[in-house]
Amino acid sequence: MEQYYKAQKIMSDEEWPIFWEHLKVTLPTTFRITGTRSHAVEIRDTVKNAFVPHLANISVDGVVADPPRPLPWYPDELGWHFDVSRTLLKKSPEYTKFHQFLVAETEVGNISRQEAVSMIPPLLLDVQPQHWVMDMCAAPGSKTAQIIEMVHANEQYKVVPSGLIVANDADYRRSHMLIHQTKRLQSPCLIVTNHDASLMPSLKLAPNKAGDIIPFEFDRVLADVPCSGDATLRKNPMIWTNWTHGGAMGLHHTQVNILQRGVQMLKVGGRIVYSTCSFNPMENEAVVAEILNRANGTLELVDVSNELPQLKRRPGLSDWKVFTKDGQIMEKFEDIPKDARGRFYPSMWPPSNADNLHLERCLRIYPHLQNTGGFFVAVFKKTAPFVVPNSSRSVKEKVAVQENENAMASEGEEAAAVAGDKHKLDSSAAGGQGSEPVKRARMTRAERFGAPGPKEEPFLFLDAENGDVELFSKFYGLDEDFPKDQFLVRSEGEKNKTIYFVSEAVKNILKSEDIHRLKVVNTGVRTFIRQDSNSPAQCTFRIHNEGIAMMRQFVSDARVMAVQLKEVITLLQAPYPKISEFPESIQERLTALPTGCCIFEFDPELEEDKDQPNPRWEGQGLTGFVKSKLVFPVWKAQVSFNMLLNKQERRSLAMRLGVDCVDSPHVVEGGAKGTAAKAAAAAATTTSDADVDVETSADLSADDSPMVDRYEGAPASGKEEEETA
Ligand SMILES: C[S@@+](CC[C@H](N)C(=O)[O-])C[C@H]1O[C@@H](n2cnc3c(N)ncnc32)[C@H](O)[C@@H]1O
Repeated sequence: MEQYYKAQKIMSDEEWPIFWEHLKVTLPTTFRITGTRSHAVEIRDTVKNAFVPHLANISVDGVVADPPRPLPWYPDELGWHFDVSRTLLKKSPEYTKFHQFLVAETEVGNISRQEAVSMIPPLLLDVQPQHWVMDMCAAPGSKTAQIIEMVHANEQYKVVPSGLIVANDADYRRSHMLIHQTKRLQSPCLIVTNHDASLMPSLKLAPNKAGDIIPFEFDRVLADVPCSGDATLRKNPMIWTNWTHGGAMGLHHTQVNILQRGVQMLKVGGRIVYSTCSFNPMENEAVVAEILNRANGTLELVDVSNELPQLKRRPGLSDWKVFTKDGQIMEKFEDIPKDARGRFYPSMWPPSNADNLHLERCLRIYPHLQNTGGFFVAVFKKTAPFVVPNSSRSVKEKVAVQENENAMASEGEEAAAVAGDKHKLDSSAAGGQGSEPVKRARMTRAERFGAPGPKEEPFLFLDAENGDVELFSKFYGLDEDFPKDQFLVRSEGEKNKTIYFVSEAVKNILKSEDIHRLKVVNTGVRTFIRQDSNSPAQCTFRIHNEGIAMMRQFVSDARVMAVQLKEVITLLQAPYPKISEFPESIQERLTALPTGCCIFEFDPELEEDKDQPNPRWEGQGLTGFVKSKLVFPVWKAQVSFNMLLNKQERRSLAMRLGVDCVDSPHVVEGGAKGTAAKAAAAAATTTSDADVDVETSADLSADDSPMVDRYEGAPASGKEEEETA
């Protein structure tokens, strides 16, 4: 590896030793504060004000650790890093406390552990809330999460963003990781798909409300392609023993094809970001140069030297070498004997016009520049429609491509498929020296991307005049101009059970006449759930916590209870508090509420005790509680109340408020239903059975099992969703 990269001259001889030393050292811990703007700022300020001042000058065994610091190039101090040993984390009570905070916030999705360099591509994508964005190789979804946050960045009241995010991954199982990662962001603008990105289908969309047919094209495309991953050495030390240069050779072709499809799907004027976590020019500049030449002047590399100015980077290369399997440098494709060309493409060599392509505009991030992992990023702008490549290739090259067509099914493609999942990268997958002889048969799709998922249930839109839509619209007082025709269900049962909401753009895609070509594995925010209960509620639909932040903006105040902190605490600490258990000041209003689902809203600005110390930060010198509003659904039964939150959501809320909570008895581990759940509910409550609406509680038991549970084994389908609900 050392010889190979020295020969590639990826940096000067003077710089090499420090680069090489950095590769051997474990990465610092980095994290990103996630979520909507106001919420993220609250968490950031907690890190800054409640923890960092206590972490300065801490030393263990004579070593002083630097306190956590914001990544200088990450906007608004929402990306952080710190570099302390495990010993220090264990021995310093201050760091132990900080570590516990990070773990707890990560569990509820407020903080995301993400490698610093992996945060760069979405930042350079420059996503605006109105943009349609395609994330071609998206799993496990850390960059998708960043993109979703950008589309929702405006937090405009009563506005569903017009932006769209299509998050795709070829591997069905990994596409479910995406669902898990993005679920907490509750975006009605997201579609998760499962395709080989190089074969992403075109669609003819349904007309929008203005009657226009918008083409299935994107303002922004991210191609964070499968790669050999050798720039992740600091995180994946097994690469030291498994690395061969053959891994990159096998990926080049796939990477070019994915990037080309991305450019085709990009609007003229739009931006596409290509990225890898590899140092190898075969996967980086060679791919970039090939696509620029195929685009024949319709695509250009953007000079981003003024963007993220604090980020240290090195320019892309304009010259590199291609090695044979046994380490010989080949000057040109034609020098390779015909029968040995299987794994080579002419596009792997620097093109004759390399000096004119501005490859120096690519970003090479090396570990020693700012103590991170390595990364490669190229940012393109499409300046004119892209004509498919054959015409832009030389005859010689076309012949070579023809020759390679069958051979590419062998070792190269095999490596490409396996290295798609870097965790599986091994020497045989990389197809390099010392590897097992590789199969020459063409790989099936299942071999490349894992078993395909089951056929998805259709997405069935409900009319605005549908009886159920009318029922919950009236009950919750939905705004007149709320788009009531954007609710959907996933199964044709007698009764609608789970109702999802999607944005207009998502609807136009799902209503395309050729939607059967797009394999959608997930979309929509769970908004309403049928609630068959024995209490005489006027509406059989309750609001799901997943959709509450959005729906709160559109429902009338009649079903919203403004509450103080102590009332939230009552709900957290008593399983089914009766009206008499709440403070007297609120009892009259609680009695007046009709039975069924309502929304409780806690506004810290209106809190009577807002300046008292938050018990959560005891000893950290921080006063005040949460800074952003809290909204959550509550069921009013005949005599008692019940927060409609699952165990994790309850705990997260209690943690933010700095109080203890009891786990809601209605959430039964393993999704048990019926008698067992009722028994558990009854056993957990301190009030007598007669006082508790156990039926209601038990019925709520299983629907909160997250969709990702299916990823563990059972397939996702509307049918199962219905059974679970
Ligand atoms: C580098 S990872 C993507 C990481 C992701 N962007 C993130 O930030 O979390 C590459 C992904 O590409 C997927 N993949 C491999 N070949 C693909 C193809 N032909 N089309 C789409 N996805 C592919 C792999 O399953 C893998 O999840």
